[in-house]
Amino acid sequence: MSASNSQRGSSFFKDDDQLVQSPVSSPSLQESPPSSPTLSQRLHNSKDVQSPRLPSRFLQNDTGSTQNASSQHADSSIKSQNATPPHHSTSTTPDTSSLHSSDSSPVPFHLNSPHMPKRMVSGGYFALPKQVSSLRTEYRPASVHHMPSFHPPSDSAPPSPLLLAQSMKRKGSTMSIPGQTSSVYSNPNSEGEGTALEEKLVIIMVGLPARGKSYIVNKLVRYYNWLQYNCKAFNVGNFRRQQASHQRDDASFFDPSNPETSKLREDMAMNTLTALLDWFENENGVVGIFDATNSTSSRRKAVVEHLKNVPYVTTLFIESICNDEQLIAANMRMKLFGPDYRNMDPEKSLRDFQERVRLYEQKYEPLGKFEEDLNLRYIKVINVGKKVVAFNIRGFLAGQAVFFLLNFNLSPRQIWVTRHGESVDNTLGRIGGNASLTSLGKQYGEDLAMFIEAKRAEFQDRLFYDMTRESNLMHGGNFHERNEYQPDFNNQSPIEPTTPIELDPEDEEKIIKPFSVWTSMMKRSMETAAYFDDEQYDIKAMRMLNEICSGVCDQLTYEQIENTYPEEYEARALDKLNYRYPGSGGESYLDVIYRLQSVIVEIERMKHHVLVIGHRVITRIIIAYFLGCRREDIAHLNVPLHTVYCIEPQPYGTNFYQYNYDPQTRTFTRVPFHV
Ligand SMILES: Nc1ncnc2c1ncn2[C@@H]1O[C@H](COP(=O)(O)OP(=O)(O)O)[C@@H](O)[C@H]1O
Ligand SMILES: O=P(O)(O)OC[C@H]1O[C@@](CO)(OP(=O)(O)O)[C@@H](O)[C@@H]1O
Repeated sequence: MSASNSQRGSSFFKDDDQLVQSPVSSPSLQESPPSSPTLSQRLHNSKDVQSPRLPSRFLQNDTGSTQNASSQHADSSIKSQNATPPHHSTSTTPDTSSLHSSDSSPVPFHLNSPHMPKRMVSGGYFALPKQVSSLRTEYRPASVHHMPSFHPPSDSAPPSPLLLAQSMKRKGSTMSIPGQTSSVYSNPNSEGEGTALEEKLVIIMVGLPARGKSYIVNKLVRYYNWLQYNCKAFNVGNFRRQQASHQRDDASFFDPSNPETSKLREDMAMNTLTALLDWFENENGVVGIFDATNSTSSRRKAVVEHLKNVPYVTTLFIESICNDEQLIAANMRMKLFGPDYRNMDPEKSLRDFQERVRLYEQKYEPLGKFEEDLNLRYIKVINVGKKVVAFNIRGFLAGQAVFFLLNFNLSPRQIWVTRHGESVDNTLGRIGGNASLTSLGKQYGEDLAMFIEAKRAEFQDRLFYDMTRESNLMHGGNFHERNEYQPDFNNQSPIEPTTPIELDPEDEEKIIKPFSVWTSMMKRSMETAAYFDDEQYDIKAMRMLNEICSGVCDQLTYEQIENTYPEEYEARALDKLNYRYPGSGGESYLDVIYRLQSVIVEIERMKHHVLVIGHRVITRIIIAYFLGCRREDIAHLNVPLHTVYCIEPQPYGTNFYQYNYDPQTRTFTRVPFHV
């Protein structure tokens, strides 16, 4: 990964929006040149500098209150919709003079600017969920004022963003992780008021159609939400299809030489971006992903223009590039099952989509000099991460995207998750501890090993079948062939291959895959794995997979906890996700989520199969990640003992299967997936 950092002074707006390089340095940038007025001088002379012109949604009305964002915002979007599009220079390199805003740092506002939005003055802009800590002495159950709030919990006026920007310069500002970090304030009052301003991230996708942009977006949305950052995708194609007259646009709609449809497409894109900003405003969004081709510098310039006045928003461009013709062809065929072509003639649809791509290719400008001159952050993902180029990546949230994009792949494989077999403590209803398995628990482990062996062979046959079909397709096979491989999911014995398999080494590696078995370092988990052949499986114990630590409640039953620590019992029932057990090592679900982050990323990185033999909390959190569960559901998923879950990542989503174990017949039966 190549990355380069360049420093640049931030900019200040004059009344006619002419930008001048201002001496003001934002927290992370170089000091201003000596000749320019310093920040304090500027503050002193603030009367002579016009405040930045803010989008109407941030402006106070005559009554001094901040107008309703949505109505204001609607006005501004109407204005922008009807406004003449920003002047696009005729030269190939767009005119960037109006763009040198410091997207990477907050646009400082004046203390006494008449345009200072009341909200910005009256309270912390983006309050983060307070760390709900139930230390021994007191526990404050998570309640509404602890939850992320866009508006301050108090009406008193905290320091304005400018002072905060100054203090961030002195103190600096680093990652804020829900449930893991909590900023320290000397003045206890300030905690409610000037809650540290947390960045909001707009991810802007770039790439030709069928380059996996939406696929990447869906994975990032799932990953950020699992980490408890409110993340949502805004797809321009979906926005287009919501308009009755654009549900099935053919390739001509995407012809860049057609000024009418080109303007329509630009308006649809900007309205989708406005919807993203509304979501920031009204639903306390933290990471908004703008999913479109954004395939020209002029479009990207318009996007940056649209965002440059929004406080505390940073941008990250993610471009997906693919020159693997076989993969592109496969992607295009996938599109035929999508909303634009569903139930239409495949051959005709394929030709139309190929024409659409050709039209985009005419004007496609990959990320590069234009973005680098503006110091914009970007990641180029080339051929599904075979090569990744990152430029000027800063900020915790952007770094999370890079980390994730370095570690995902498309290889078909299975991810199995189960709890350990029944333990002695399970029979006693005691939580935590480090008990061994009961005889039933051992029987489960033994039968689990045989079941997984059978499913491993079955998947291998399925892969071979699919590969054969794919190669037929690539070599003129009949696309209409629909007889998908229909495995017998309840088959207990490995299926003998029907014909001898002659594979070249590369194909063999894709089909005959290694298989990892991961356990925690607790006896009940490791004993369950004891029946797997370590010649055939890569068996590994991981402390990260240990069950949640219940601190002083360890080895108690829930009834004993309710009787001994009634407040704790009630507090946990109120908010299992944030609640942290008191006592040495006590954990919350959020603590375990962050403990499992490296495990999840490793599972995403792997191209082969894995079985995780965990615990109830571990199983819930891993399944919640792949299901994309809502925050409030994670800690309540129903994951009984002796149940195995199979997760199969797919090009357009994820397949889930559930198998229940019957100790009488010693078999596993597939049941409708339900957690
Ligand atoms: N980084 C990538 N490069 C190329 N293809 C990818 C990538 N990631 C996912 N895919 C494939 O792209 C297909 C989905 O394409 P999609 O996300 O709809 O493309 P786009 O949104 O760019 O039009 C899936 O079949 C998936 O396997
Ligand atoms: O979050 P809850 O629902 O309490 O479940 C966690 C509990 O589940 C248990 C059930 O006993 O896990 P485990 O799967 O290891 O048996 C306890 O060890 C653990 O404290």
